[in-house]
Amino acid sequence: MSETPHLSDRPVLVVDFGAQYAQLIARRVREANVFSEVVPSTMAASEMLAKEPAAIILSGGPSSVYEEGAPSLDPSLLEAGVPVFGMCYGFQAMVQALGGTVERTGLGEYGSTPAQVSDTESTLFNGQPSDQSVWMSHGDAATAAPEGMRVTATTSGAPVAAFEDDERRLYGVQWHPEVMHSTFGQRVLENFLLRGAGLSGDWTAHNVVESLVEQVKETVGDKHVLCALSGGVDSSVAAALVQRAVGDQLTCVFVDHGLLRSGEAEQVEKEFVEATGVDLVVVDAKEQFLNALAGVSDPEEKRKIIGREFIRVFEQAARDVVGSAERDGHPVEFLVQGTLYPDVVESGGGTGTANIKSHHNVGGLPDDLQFTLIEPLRLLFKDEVRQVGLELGVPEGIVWRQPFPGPGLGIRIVGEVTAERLDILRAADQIARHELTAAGLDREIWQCPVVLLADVRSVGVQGDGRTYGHPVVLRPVSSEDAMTADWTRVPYDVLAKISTRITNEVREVNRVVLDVTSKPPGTIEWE
Ligand SMILES: Nc1ncnc2c1ncn2[C@@H]1O[C@H](COP(=O)(O)OP(=O)(O)OP(=O)(O)O)[C@@H](O)[C@H]1O
Ligand SMILES: O=c1[nH]c(=O)c2[nH+]cn([C@@H]3O[C@H](COP(=O)(O)O)[C@@H](O)[C@H]3O)c2[nH]1
Ligand SMILES: NC(=O)CC[C@H](N)C(=O)O
Ligand SMILES: [Mg+2]
Repeated sequence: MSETPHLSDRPVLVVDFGAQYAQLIARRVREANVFSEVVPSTMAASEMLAKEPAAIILSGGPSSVYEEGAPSLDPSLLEAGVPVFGMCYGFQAMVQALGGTVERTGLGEYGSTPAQVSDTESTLFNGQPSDQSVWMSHGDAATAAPEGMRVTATTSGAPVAAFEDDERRLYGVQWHPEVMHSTFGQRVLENFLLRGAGLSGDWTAHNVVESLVEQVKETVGDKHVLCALSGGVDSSVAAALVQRAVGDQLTCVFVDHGLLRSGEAEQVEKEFVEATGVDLVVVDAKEQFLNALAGVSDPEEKRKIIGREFIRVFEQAARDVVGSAERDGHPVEFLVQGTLYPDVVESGGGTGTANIKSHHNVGGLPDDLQFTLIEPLRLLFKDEVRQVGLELGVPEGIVWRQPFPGPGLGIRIVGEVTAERLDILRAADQIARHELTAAGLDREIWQCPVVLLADVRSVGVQGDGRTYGHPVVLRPVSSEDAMTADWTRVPYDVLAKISTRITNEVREVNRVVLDVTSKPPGTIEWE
């Protein structure tokens, strides 16, 4: 069982028609200080309306509205009095549902396209120039606007490129305002939210903290809570939030599973405990994890094992906490985790998305979980969590730390995880981290996994002799929220230094390679 927080009584729903990045639309809405959630287009209209949405946004999608089997728009969504904004496919679906015409015109537009706005005082375009550049990606177009709809923009391939109806509060654009390349995209979206839908834009880190603290208080009552604390951004912020809500009813548990980078356990104690005075238990579970992982090289299997062992450790910790004299026998019913929205989405827990990989704290959890999970950050993106952390006064050194995955080095060894391989990887990782920090690249780089290709060997020459060692991969990435990423262009001299040092100082490694894949198609971690 899990307590999913609610972050606003009346969310803006983004209806996902199979858009490449419906999440991106939700982010843009949140950037306008309005809470937003993504729902699949297959959700029943009645269920969507039951959420009492403050507004509805219809996303783009790969289908054509006139095709048989294309995802449909339930007309009741347009008649409920809720403000609606359609983009691309969502716009076309509105046109069709309201009695206009959508056709394949043979005049597709892809990429930056000039648009002419005919009314720069309209709800959507107020305060913008009449000539603007918009990002298009469509083969179909509206050739006749629905009756009663005012056409407020055109492009050469889309005679009806935007429409507005202030009375029914229905709006739409043929382009993608959520994409950065639409020069006034965010303004159009904000105009819809604030002017069209009349929302107040008061969803701020301050209000989020207040609301989450209240919810945690209410859920926990006078019970005792454990928090899985890794010292990373997410769990540190979650712990600080719960500490604010229930004070010393909180005990944090840090699991040393042997898959950590060098110096990690000490860092948690030094930084977080010092800053917050939180009660911390460090559990040495190195042997338990290594034994459980023996002989396993399949990535999903590793993730599931790690997720399961994590929970076993917490269960034992819960018994220890209850058993200890100062706890007056109150059972520990709750486990706090720093799960974020991307963890949920990628584990297939989002909106009908595929299971890419089971994040240990979501898809990797055992079925017989004894705790009620409290995941206050479950609907937030990383940058939002960082804002919440700053609001709570979490030290900046922790708030801006690079992410490190819960399963740790266990999913950075391609092949079986052994104590010896962990030592090799830890040594290589420490060098890479040291040099990247020394080069001042920590803020530019989102994170830089170092991956040991343990099942691959390559021939080298060192000291006039043949070596037969392993390659390690450097995977520096830049990202906004880990949902998409690009490989970071680390200066050659920094790469050269890392390579030289690793091959000189880590005997078993005789090759350093650079991963130059974006996400998608790659993911950030190799497993
Ligand atoms: N070594 C650990 N001990 C206890 N809990 C852990 C450990 N590693 C991960 N967790 C739990 O799993 C959750 C997810 O891990 P994840 O790495 O995504 O978050 P994080 O470590 O808190 O932050 P970051 O993403 O910045 O590393 C954490 O928030 C924490 O609750
Ligand atoms: O706590 C975690 N448990 C996991 O099981 C897990 N898998 C990936 N990651 C981190 O999530 C982000 C996205 O990673 P991927 O592109 O590899 O999916 C990156 O920041 C990864 O480091 C995890 N974090
Ligand atoms: N990006 C989109 O939403 C495309 C909509 C539709 N498939 C078209 O080609 O016009
Ligand atoms: Mg982490």
